[in-house]
Amino acid sequence: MLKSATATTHGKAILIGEHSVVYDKTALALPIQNLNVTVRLTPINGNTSYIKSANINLDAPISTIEAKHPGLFYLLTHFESHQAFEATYISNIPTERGLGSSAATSLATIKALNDALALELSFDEQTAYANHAEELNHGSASGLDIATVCRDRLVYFDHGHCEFINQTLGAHLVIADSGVLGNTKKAVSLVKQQYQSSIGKAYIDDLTQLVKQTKALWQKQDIKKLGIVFNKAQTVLSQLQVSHPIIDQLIHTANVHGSLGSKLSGGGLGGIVISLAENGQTAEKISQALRLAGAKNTWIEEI
Ligand SMILES: C[C@@](O)(CCO)CC(=O)[O-]
Repeated sequence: MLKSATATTHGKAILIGEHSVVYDKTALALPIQNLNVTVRLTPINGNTSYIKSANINLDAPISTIEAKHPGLFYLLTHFESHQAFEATYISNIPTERGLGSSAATSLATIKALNDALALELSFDEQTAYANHAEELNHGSASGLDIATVCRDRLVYFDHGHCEFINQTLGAHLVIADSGVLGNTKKAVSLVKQQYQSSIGKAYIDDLTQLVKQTKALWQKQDIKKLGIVFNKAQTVLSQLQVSHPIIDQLIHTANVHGSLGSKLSGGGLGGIVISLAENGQTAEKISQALRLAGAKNTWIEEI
């Protein structure tokens, strides 16, 4: 029988390695603790289970959500509950922006199911279920998003293994929501097509090198060179055609207002921009300039 259970998981921002991680399997990603999703599972009378989420305007029987939310449908119907239930989601992670909303939702769901149904799944089993849900959502998923939303430190993801980087960089990261929906599934498939050609492969190799450089520069706390690496990564992501004119505009704005370097983060085609700032004051200046330039929201993280 199902008992009431609640679980919360936070969002993430990829520092570098989006797309190349699908092939090369290395990337760096940052958990964002202030952005999170909570799921509450409650037993209800009757035979029909429901899902409710105010921020995506969803209030429907779970049996009807497969086409739009294949990962959630899979998780919420995979285990025999012998009891109708309501799954209620509360989230402040904007969806389809590369901030890990889908990964956090998948992971919170399996964590809550694990409690509600006393499944006794290990941590690895829970992340495997969440990764499968992500594959259903996005086509092919590297596992990076799930690996980051269940951690509380900077993650260096290397072929499914996570190395944690405790050291801080001593800088600030401005995260700006472009207001344009990203589309990870489409972006991943666009890059996959290009990866068939030698030029596409060369772009992925370039990104892989930039991931390596980022890790080394972070450890040396060389924020100036790291900014240059961010800009280089953005150039490659643009060549791979996963940027967007509004993202390009926000990056330009951040860079002329004192950012050391900026790039898109996540699948792209919309979503968020991340921008490196030397100190909190510059971060505030960049954040204000980005809002004036049309960013829907901004967050500042000390890194
Ligand atoms: C674009 C991508 O690299 C990141 C999406 O947040 C896809 C993935 O890692 O599965």
